[in-house]
Amino acid sequence: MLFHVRMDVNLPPAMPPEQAEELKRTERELAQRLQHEGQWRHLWRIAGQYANVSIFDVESVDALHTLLTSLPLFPYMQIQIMPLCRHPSSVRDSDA
Ligand SMILES: O=C(O)CC1=CCC(=O)O1
Repeated sequence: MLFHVRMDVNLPPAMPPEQAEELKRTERELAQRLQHEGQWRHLWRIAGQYANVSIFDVESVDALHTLLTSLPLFPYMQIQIMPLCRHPSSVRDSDA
């Protein structure tokens, strides 16, 4: 199942910089592992914002929930999810 996910990150201004850097480092490691594994298909920065749009390819809504809640930055993100299905006019298959 494909999902379009928008994540807006809001770290508390009072968070110590070392804690913020550690969260970002562990988030990056996990995000890159999930991209290599194929579950995190796209990861794009929204220009000018501390936010991203991503495409996830996971087994189920429960799997997406488990993945998103495992992200180190999860407690500091607003997340919007759009489930995707094939458009009848699309010339691509869902693996493209
Ligand atoms: O910087 C972000 O948008 C949050 C994030 C998601 C994956 C990652 O490495 O950082």
